[in-house]
Amino acid sequence: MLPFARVTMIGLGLIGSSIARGIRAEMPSVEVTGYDAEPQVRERAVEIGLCDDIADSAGAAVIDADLVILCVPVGAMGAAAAEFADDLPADAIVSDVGSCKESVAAALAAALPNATIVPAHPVAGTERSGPDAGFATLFHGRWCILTPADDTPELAVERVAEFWRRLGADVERMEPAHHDRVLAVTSHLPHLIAYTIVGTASDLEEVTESEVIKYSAGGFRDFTRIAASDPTMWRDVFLSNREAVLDMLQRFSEDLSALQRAIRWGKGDELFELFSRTRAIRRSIVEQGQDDAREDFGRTHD
Ligand SMILES: NC(=O)c1ccc[n+]([C@@H]2O[C@H](COP(=O)([O-])OP(=O)(O)OC[C@H]3O[C@@H](n4cnc5c(N)ncnc54)[C@H](O)[C@@H]3O)[C@@H](O)[C@H]2O)c1
Ligand SMILES: O=C(O)C(=O)C[C@]1(C(=O)O)C=C[C@@H](O)C=C1
Repeated sequence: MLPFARVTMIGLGLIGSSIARGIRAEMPSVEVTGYDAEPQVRERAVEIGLCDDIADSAGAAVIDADLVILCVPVGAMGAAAAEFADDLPADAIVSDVGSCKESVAAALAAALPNATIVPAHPVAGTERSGPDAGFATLFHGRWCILTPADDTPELAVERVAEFWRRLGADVERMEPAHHDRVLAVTSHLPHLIAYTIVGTASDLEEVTESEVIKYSAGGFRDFTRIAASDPTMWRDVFLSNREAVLDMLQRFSEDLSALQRAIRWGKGDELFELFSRTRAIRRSIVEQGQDDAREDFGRTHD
C-alpha cells in the first residue's frame, strides 16, 4: 500500500521538482500539489505540467494533503511553514529536505507546534536550481537521512521512510546534531573549499579570467561545478550549521598546514602516504556504487 495519497511540495526548485517527477514515475496514483513563493516558478511548473495542481497560496496547497514536504532553503523553512500553519490538516505529516537538521527541526517545531514532523535529508543533488533542473531518478541509490525527535510516532516515521524508499533512496536514521557534524565534513566543507579555490583562482592577478576558463579541463573544472551551486541555499547552510562547519574547518586548516610543511621541507613520504590513503577512499566509494548517479549526471548534462 502507498504510504500517502496526496502529497504537497512547498518549493518547486531542484529538489521539489525532482520529488514531483519521482512520484509521477514511481507512485503515479498519488495526487501531487505544488506551491512556490515565486510567481514565475509557479507559472513554469504549470507550463511543464510538474504537478496535478499548482496552488496560489501555501494554505491552499496543504488544505487536503496527507504529506507536506518543505523544499525551500533552510533559512526559509520557518517562515514557509508558518504560512500554511492555519490550514494544515490535523492528521497530515510534515517533512522537509533541508541540508542541515538541528536548525530546521527547531524552526519547524516553533512554526507548527501541534504537527507531526519527520525531518528528512536526501543526500543527492546537483549544482543546478529551479523547476527545470529536477529529474525523477535523482534519489535512486542515494541515502535519505531521517532525523525524527524521540517522541515522534513510529508509524509516521515509517510512512516517510517508505515514501523515500519508493523514490529509490536507501533510508537511514540519525540524531540531528550527529547528522549536522557528518554532513559538515562530507558536504558543507567540500562546498566551502570549492567556493574558495574558484574565487582564489579568479582573483590571482597573474591568472587572467580567460586563462582560468581556457585551462579548466582537469581538477579545477570539477571544483567549478560545485562552486556553481545555488548561492542562497549555501549561504543558508553555512549560517545554519555554523558550529559544526567551524569545527571541521579548524581541523581542515590544521591538516592543510601539515601538508604545507611537508611540501616546504620536501617530505615526499608524507605526501605519498596521504595521497595513497585518499586514493583508497575514492576507490571504496566507487565500489559501494555511491558515485554512479552523479557521474552519469555529469556525463549527460554537462
Ligand atoms: N541542491 C541540492 O543539491 C540539495 C540536495 C539535498 C537537499 N537540498 C535542500 O533542499 C532545499 C531546496 O533546495 P533546492 O536545491 O531545491 O533549491 P532551489 O533554489 O532549486 O529551489 C528552492 C525553491 O524554494 C522557493 N522558495 C523560497 N522560499 C520560499 C517560501 N518561503 N515559500 C515557498 N517557496 C519558497 C524558491 O522560490 C525556489 O523555487 C534546501 O533546503 C536545500 O538545503 C538541496
Ligand atoms: O552533487 C552535488 O552537486 C551536491 O552538492 C549534492 C549534495 C552533496 O554535497 O553531496 C549537496 C547538498 C546536499 O544537501 C546533498 C547533496
